[in-house]
Amino acid sequence: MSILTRAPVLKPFTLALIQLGNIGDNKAANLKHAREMILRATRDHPKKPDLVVLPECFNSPYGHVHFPVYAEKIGYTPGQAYDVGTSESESVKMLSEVAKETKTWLIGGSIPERDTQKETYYNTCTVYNPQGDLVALHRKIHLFDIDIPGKITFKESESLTGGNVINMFDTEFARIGLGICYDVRFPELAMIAARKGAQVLIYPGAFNLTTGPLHWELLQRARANDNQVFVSMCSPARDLTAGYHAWGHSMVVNPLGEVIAEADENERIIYAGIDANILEETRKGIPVTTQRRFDVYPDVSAAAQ
Ligand SMILES: O=C(O)CCC(=O)C(=O)O
Repeated sequence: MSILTRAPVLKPFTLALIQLGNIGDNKAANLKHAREMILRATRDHPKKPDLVVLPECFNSPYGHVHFPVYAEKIGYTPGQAYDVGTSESESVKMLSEVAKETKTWLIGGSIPERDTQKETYYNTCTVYNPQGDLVALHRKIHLFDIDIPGKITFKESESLTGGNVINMFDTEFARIGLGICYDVRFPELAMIAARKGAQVLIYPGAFNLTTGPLHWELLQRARANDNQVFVSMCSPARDLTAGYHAWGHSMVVNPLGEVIAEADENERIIYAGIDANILEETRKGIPVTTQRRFDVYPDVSAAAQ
């Protein structure tokens, strides 16, 4: 867990999701396009967003064969200062610079990360404050290994290792819990982050044309309703010429479980006003957060200590 202090009070803020298109095999072009879209997201809205989010795997094609090829060494240690200036990661440098330039919090989707000491690879999300500091890093915990015959077989564990830390970070407007894509299927992760004070859970993701229509919205609404928090997933745009066909439909769900913003499948920037009152009213009206019977399920309680 990366923070232990009392959560900041949730304040209203504007969230922008960039459903990035044109993610091809040229990493420099992917980074350039992502940067342009971040600039656009922060300029093209009457209310400048406070937090901008990119999708999963925004700098490389999605697939286990691509991860080692595109992986970058980041070398971040939680709780220790990180010097972006000497970083070996070109993606970290770009994200840091654009966060600073736009003076905006930025969740940099995810990129393949190489750990040179262990020779392992991770699917990694990095987070920047408006000064451009790298302030949090989440390695996808649950790897996307599925096999639905005739539909989709995917095995991230062929090249990736799963992370083993639940990560959150604090801004001046919220405590934000992090996950990546398949992580959303595991209610334990969301529950623990929410019980640790996260009011907003954000998952860069890239569901597909089989599980997207089935579960993309359902899972976000379920996690939001279970925990009475805001939940958001940011996808790449759908590209039927790519090896992996993303579902799109980047989305924001409120603590009542209502979808308050949704993209279609094309490249889009969507915005949502995060209304702090809704969280309070939901928890007051349906007070499950204070009605839990941890005396009956003490193991669950212990997990979130
Ligand atoms: O859970 C799913 O159906 C899709 C997950 C996924 O695409 C991922 O983890 O990258």
